[in-house]
Amino acid sequence: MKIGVPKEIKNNENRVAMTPAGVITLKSSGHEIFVESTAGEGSGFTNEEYQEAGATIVSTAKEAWEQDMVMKVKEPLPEEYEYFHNGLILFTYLHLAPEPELTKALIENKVVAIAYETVQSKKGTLPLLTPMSEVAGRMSSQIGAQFLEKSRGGMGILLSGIPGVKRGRVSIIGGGVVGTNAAKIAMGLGADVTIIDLNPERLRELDDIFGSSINTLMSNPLNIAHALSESDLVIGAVLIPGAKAPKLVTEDMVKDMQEGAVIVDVAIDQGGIFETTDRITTHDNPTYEKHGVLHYAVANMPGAVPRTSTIGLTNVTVPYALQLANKGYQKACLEDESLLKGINTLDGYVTYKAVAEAHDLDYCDAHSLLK
Ligand SMILES: NC(=O)C1=CN([C@@H]2O[C@H](COP(=O)(O)OP(=O)(O)OC[C@H]3O[C@@H](n4cnc5c(N)ncnc54)[C@H](O)[C@@H]3O)[C@@H](O)[C@H]2O)C=CC1
Ligand SMILES: CC(=O)C(=O)O
Repeated sequence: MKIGVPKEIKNNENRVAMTPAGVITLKSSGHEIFVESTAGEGSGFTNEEYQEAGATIVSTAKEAWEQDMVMKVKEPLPEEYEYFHNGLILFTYLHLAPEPELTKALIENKVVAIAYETVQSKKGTLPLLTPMSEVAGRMSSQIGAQFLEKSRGGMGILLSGIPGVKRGRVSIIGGGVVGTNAAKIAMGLGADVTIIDLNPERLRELDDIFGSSINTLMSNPLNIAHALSESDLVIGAVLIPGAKAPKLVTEDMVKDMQEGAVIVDVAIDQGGIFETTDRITTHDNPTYEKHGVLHYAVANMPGAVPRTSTIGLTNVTVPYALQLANKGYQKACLEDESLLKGINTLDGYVTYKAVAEAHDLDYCDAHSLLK
């Protein structure tokens, strides 16, 4: 199979969908890889390293997109839609629920769109989202701590406190991969941490992991409102796979927060869990202020630490890409249910229920289309 790897064009997106090591893996099974010139530069991989691994360097995005399968990191931006073609296999993060125009373009062009974030194991885990959630979760506490500094717009507190001065309070809504990793770093910084989740089993697991070093709370509007009113930093980390994020934090709850508190809405890639995170921000201009609270809503947080993120991401994506390339997407998806769950659009249909519901479009089961 011919596989294209375009350069990412989103603001400050320095990750790349394949490393030279990935090229060697795919090449050794007889596949051809076309990498857009300088695509790996932001992650520290040169054109020469890709060539030595056996890739062909192409000078334009168009040439990278002309292949049978395109591997990317972020969802295509409008200027990339012109490259879609009938039967193209697109393997990348897509986050279609908050993206009606992209969904429409994929359907109209009959793209086989396989979303990293909805590939789901039998146990319910999301193997291609996990490493980036680990990165974004860890970053969220780090970033929150920075923006609490007065010069960055925050209230001017140090999360750890000092002897004789109380610690900062961090509330994390959603105790999955992002939430757990955010908690690890916030605890390490010395903050007083509370994790709020809807799943009692998950709350028990978190209690087993962290013991009395954190507080756990059941997710309901009263608990969320109360926790927020006392928090210096609030991290949004809820996910309902494939679906638009639920707006769990109302504008009134935000109005009730302390002046200079900070919100980091990691779930912004699925639309965000705060009524006040009504826009996506970029690494260039990451925050805005609303009701006296600083909001951070960057949808590609791992793009800021591309070396770690690219290696972490491709460690998990390349084995799936190899299945797709070796067997063809039909056989690969029919033989591996987790990959089948990744198909969001196929043959002009939306094949992921939560995406169809988000856009009020007809849903068609991918399995029946493939048989
Ligand atoms: N902004 C960025 O750059 C990045 C964003 N993300 C996003 O972060 C979000 C979280 O991802 P993960 O932690 O991997 O998901 P996950 O599936 O591991 O965890 C989600 C958690 O939310 C909980 N939850 C569901 N409904 C809830 C409710 N009503 N109240 C409280 N908790 C609830 C679940 O029980 C689960 O524990 C996703 O939207 C993901 O796409 C991930 C990586 C990078
Ligand atoms: C998960 C995601 O959207 C990202 O890593 O950018």
